[in-house]
Amino acid sequence: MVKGKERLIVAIDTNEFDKAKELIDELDDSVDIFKVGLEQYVSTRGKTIDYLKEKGKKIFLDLKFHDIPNTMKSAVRSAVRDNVWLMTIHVSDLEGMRQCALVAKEEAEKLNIEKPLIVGVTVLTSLSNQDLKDIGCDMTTEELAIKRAKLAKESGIDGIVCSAQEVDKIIQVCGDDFVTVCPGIRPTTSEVGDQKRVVTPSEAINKGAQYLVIGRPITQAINPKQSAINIVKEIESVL
Ligand SMILES: O=c1ccn([C@@H]2O[C@H](COP(=O)(O)O)[C@@H](O)[C@H]2O)c(=O)[nH]1
Repeated sequence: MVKGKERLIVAIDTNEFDKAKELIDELDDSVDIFKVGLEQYVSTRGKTIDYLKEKGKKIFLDLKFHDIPNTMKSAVRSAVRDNVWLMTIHVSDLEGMRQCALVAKEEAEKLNIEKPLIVGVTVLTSLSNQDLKDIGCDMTTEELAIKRAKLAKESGIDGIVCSAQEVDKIIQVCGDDFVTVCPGIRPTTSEVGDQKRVVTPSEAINKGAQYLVIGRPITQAINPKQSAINIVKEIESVL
């Protein structure tokens, strides 16, 4: 049986290595997958990745690569060498994403390691319909997320990052073997903060989300370990 723990990814968003280490140690028994994002990676120059490897944790490198195809491809190649489990790029042009998918496969084969999963960010969960209008896009967040998910699938990458609000529609068009990673998850008792398209852990699982990315509701809780345990229980209540 799939455990709730296998569906939870904790985002350790802090700019201090010692704080990250403290959180990883505190959550050791309750969490198997940790996300290292821009804040943590830039401020510690990737030191957390080495610590997570020492601890035998699965690593989600969330640097959301977005550049010309050649640069994206080279960045993906380096991330494969870091032997991470999952990484993000932005959903961009088809050619750029195709090259990322290909180089990841080639590099993993060359190193004889498991190929990391590559997922494309469709529409950030902090964006609303109005935000899209403001930047000149006349689609709703849901329409754009679905369009970008289809493009990501066509390119050969493994899946997407989206809000759980639209994950069921994306699964309908891309199939349930396409990896879905959903941030913007908020238990009913947590503050929403800068997220705009939020869903509770149990609703997200009910809508078909495969992995839930949760940061502040755990890392800024008075008792992070208890918060992680409660979330895993909530996930398991609907599995
Ligand atoms: O669309 C996206 C893509 C990535 N994120 C990242 O997920 C976590 C969410 O943290 P919370 O504290 O639970 O809001 C954070 O690291 C983001 O960079 C996202 O939120 N939305």
